[in-house]
Amino acid sequence: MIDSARRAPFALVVGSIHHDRSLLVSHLPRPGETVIAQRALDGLGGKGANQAVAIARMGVPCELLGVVGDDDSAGIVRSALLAHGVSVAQVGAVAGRTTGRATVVVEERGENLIIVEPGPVDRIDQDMIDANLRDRETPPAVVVIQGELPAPVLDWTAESAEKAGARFVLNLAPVLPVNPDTLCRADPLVVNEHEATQLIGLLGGDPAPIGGIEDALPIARRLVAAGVRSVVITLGADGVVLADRQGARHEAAFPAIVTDTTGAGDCFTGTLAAGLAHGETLAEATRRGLAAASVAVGRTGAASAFPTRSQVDDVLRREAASR
Ligand SMILES: Nc1ncnc2c1ncn2[C@@H]1O[C@H](COP(=O)(O)OP(=O)(O)OP(=O)(O)O)[C@@H](O)[C@H]1O
Repeated sequence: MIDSARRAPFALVVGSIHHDRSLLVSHLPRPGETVIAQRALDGLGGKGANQAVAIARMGVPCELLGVVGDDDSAGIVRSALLAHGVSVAQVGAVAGRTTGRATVVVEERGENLIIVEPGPVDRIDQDMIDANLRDRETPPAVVVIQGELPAPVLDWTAESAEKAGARFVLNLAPVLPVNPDTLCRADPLVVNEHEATQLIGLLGGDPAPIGGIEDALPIARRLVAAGVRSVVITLGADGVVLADRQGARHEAAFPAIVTDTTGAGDCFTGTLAAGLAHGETLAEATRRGLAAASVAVGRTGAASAFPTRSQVDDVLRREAASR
């Protein structure tokens, strides 16, 4: 097991960077239906960018490795990342390409629908990953990646992170057909209930939809039995199920008055990764992630809604006092 507590708490996120367009609607459109937006907002997005912001908010120095185009959006997302305290030294600009974009449709009850135009992520190559991990004097304590990049990038990153001695956090969202070794290197693998179901299907199991905590527990155990070091399945308002070789258990969500759940998963994963970089156990880092996500869902927006370390500490203190 890698001792991330002895390393400088520095995190590297390899991930997507988008210029998002969020549209607030009364209800999500059905196929063929036109819905008029009540409000439109432009801002930073992409699972990589969001998780990097969540980490930086926890006071953990964070570098983002990713690509943007050479359009106006590139400057906008770089400035937004810098404003959130994320290092963009490893963000490459690809000439003649547009920056990734996501159209996020959010309905009043908090459900959302997202369509991603990925941008030049096909230009991330193995040399970029190796230069940032294997050839580096001080490797990061934690490396985080998500499924918005091509599957080979996830495989190179997992292998390179292991060689560098960094803890590898894999948020397989969306699910991609990665190398089985990549899944086994994840510590933890973080997926939501839809992704967990899909993953079980990819591994040859019965992809029956998860209907809550009781369904998620055996699936998490099954992923650990398949060789994944640890697994966290997020269950929205039901919190998470977490599993490792010691067993599987449920952790409830912190109470929240929901305004907008966009980015809740990114807030959870980034905050969890920051906790691990600080040397917390998976259980401690998971509780920190749950506390952070409960704050984020009570606010509008994604990265801009993520709480700071002291706000999360307050939620954890209040919860401990109420027990
Ligand atoms: N209604 C809620 N109340 C409290 N916490 C919530 C609520 N909804 C989500 N969360 C928190 O956010 C975490 C992630 O939510 P969820 O499982 O919906 O992730 P996700 O599907 O990846 O979300 P998204 O794609 O919207 O970012 C949950 O594990 C929980 O901690």
